[in-house]
Amino acid sequence: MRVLGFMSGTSLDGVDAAIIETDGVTVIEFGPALLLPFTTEERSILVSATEDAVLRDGRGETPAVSGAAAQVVLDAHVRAAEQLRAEDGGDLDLVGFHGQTVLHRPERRLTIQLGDPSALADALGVPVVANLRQMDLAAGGQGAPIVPAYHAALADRIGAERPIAFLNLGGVANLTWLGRDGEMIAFDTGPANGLVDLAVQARGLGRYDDGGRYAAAGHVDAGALSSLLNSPYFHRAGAKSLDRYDFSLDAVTSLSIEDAAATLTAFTAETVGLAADQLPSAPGRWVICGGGRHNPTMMRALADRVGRCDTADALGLRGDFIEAEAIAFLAARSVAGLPITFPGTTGVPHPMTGGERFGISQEKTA
Ligand SMILES: Nc1ncnc2c1ncn2[C@@H]1O[C@H](COP(=O)(O)OP(=O)(O)OP(=O)(O)O)[C@@H](O)[C@H]1O
Ligand SMILES: CC(=O)N[C@H]1[C@@H]2OC[C@@H](O2)[C@@H](O)[C@@H]1O[C@H](C)C(=O)O
Repeated sequence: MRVLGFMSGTSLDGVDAAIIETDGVTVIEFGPALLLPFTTEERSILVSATEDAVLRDGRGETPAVSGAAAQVVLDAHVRAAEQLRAEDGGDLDLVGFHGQTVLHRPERRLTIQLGDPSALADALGVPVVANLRQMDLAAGGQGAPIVPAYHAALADRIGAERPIAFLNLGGVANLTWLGRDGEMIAFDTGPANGLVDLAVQARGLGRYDDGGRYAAAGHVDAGALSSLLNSPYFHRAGAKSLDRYDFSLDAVTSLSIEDAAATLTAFTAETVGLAADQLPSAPGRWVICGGGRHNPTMMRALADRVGRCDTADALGLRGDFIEAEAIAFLAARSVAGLPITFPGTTGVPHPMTGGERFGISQEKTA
């Protein structure tokens, strides 16, 4: 199947779109991929929708498939698909749609992603698989992370020696550990870039710490770091996942931007280190995916704490598109009835398939 996967991550930078050829077991071929950035106006609508969802905290209605923010998500995805198809021309069999996460509360079996999968299927004229986290949550799983099955397929594809770890550095960091005998352990380790981004944004200095420059020029504040680390989350074993706003900037508000960025970057590295300490055995290598791998200060701090780190790209993978490819892969697994989450990844009692299929409505096919 030729599948287009979409991911719009918690950093709110835009929509990642990637096409892969897959049967849901192996990646047969990588197709084209692109990032469609949100416009400034779109981003501010999504920031408000996120703030609103966090404030409501799941109480009362968050309009997930209707309303201005859901419309922004739909429009941006349609634009991304149009751009990709203009470059590509090939037919699509299926679309995997993640939606824009605005709230994640696994302890209440609640996760909210904005965007209307049915309208997307109609707009693209291709069936869509969405709601990939819902069945897992309903069965008592964390509903996240869901990329590990794809990390395992990538490890097979590149013939990587195990144990190996994949680390995604997005707004939040998530880790997949793959053992020699097919074991798979995964969880969110803590914030990746989310807090650094917020610190830079709060001071009107851009959207992120470009090149890790502020962090490189600052000093880690030991008191602030230890107060950030003072959460039972980091010491809890087993499946666990985070909302992007589970941690706050309170500990670093009085610091200069350089020291705040240095401290928050050290926080990311240290929490990945604490996660590494919980693994059954040390990975021979860490494969780093997501936007944080563009931050050399973060990459250095990580390597100092956990050992050898390679970017996904150094291994022939597309570090910026692994999540979008994963959503395509999971959509293919969903239609094949294959499991997408596992006891070791989200804590579900047994491997589970998931996702919901949205066809093209009658009027559109007539
Ligand atoms: N050149 C760069 N220098 C420093 N940081 C960068 C650079 N490029 C990207 N980043 C960081 O990567 C982030 C985006 O990463 P990514 O797109 O992987 O996140 P996401 O997919 O939105 O998040 P999540 O995986 O949590 O859903 C930016 O917000 C920024 O912090
Ligand atoms: C609820 C939600 O959207 N979580 C994201 C977020 O971003 C990174 C981390 O937190 C991860 O758990 C997840 O994304 C990827 C795609 C996942 O579920 O594997």
